[in-house]
Amino acid sequence: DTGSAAAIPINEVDIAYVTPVTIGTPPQTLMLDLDTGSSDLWVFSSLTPSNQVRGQEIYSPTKSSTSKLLSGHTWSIRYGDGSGSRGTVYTDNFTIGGLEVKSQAVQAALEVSSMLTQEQSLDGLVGLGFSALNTVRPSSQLTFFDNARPNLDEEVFTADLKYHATGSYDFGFIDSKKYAGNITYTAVQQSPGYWTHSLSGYSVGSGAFQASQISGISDTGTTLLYLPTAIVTAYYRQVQGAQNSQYYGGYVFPCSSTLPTFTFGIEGARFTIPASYINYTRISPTSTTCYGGLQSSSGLGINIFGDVALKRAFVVFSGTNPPRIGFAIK
Ligand SMILES: O=C([C@@H]1CCCNC1)N1CCCCC1
Repeated sequence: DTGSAAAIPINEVDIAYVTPVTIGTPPQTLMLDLDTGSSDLWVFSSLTPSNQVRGQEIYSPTKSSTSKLLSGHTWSIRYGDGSGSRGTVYTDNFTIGGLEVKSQAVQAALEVSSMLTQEQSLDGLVGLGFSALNTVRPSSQLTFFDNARPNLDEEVFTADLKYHATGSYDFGFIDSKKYAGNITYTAVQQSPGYWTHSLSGYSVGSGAFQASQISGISDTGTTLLYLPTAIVTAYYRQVQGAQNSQYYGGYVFPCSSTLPTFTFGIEGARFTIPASYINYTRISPTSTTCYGGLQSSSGLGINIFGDVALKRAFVVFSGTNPPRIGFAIK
């Protein structure tokens, strides 16, 4: 089997991408954020208090003839940005891009945090991290990818996220029309459950490449690129008027500043992020101060290769044994 679905930016600065999925019988269509940095599949639902729902589509298990309550099971997740949700669990038929998993654990929200309520275009998440991270108790549940894997033509899914445009997620095959040249693979450390791997180094603008193993996670659900402070300060030293603002919680600079590119390595391959990706957003609609797409990871305890980096590549998440991740130019 295979599947292929759109990855649609939810706003004009690509803060997140959503993908249409169907749940239940007859199919209920929701727009979910496919997130390789977590492993819970949860949705706004008919059980979510109405004052916590603001424009989202909801999953109503009672309207699905194939839904089953997973009795006595609950879940609760807290994301690194402070948002979170909790609830109960059903199994139901679930499809992404024509690929169906019967009896997928669908975590119905009983409560969502205000940050998630405010994200009107996001109806929930599909965790595509390793199932070890799943928060359902007393028995943890499998991700969509783990459930689909035995039926896939190839044990992979790919992410083709785009800058200010709709990209795609494919399951079970590698579409050679979506990239150029070769795919460079590197080892994945699957414990504790993220797609953890290393960069082989970096360079700022036209500067020399600094070879250095930088461990972090490729997270389609994180907007920006978070790297060690030493790298980030070296980058913003090249930006007129840049400063690390306590007030804005990161590096800001005059929107008119000229930004250098940023290159990261995967083994011997090199991926250059355009300055436009790093000139992320104005701090408010009329401001002339802009917030950077490259920020320090020092407060996170982990480096995160988020969408600012991933959207520069065609990325293969390979569930082979051992797992590996591949990057190609596109
Ligand atoms: O909560 C997250 C992210 C948040 C954005 C969406 N992806 C998951 N984690 C990843 C980084 C380590 C801490 C947990």
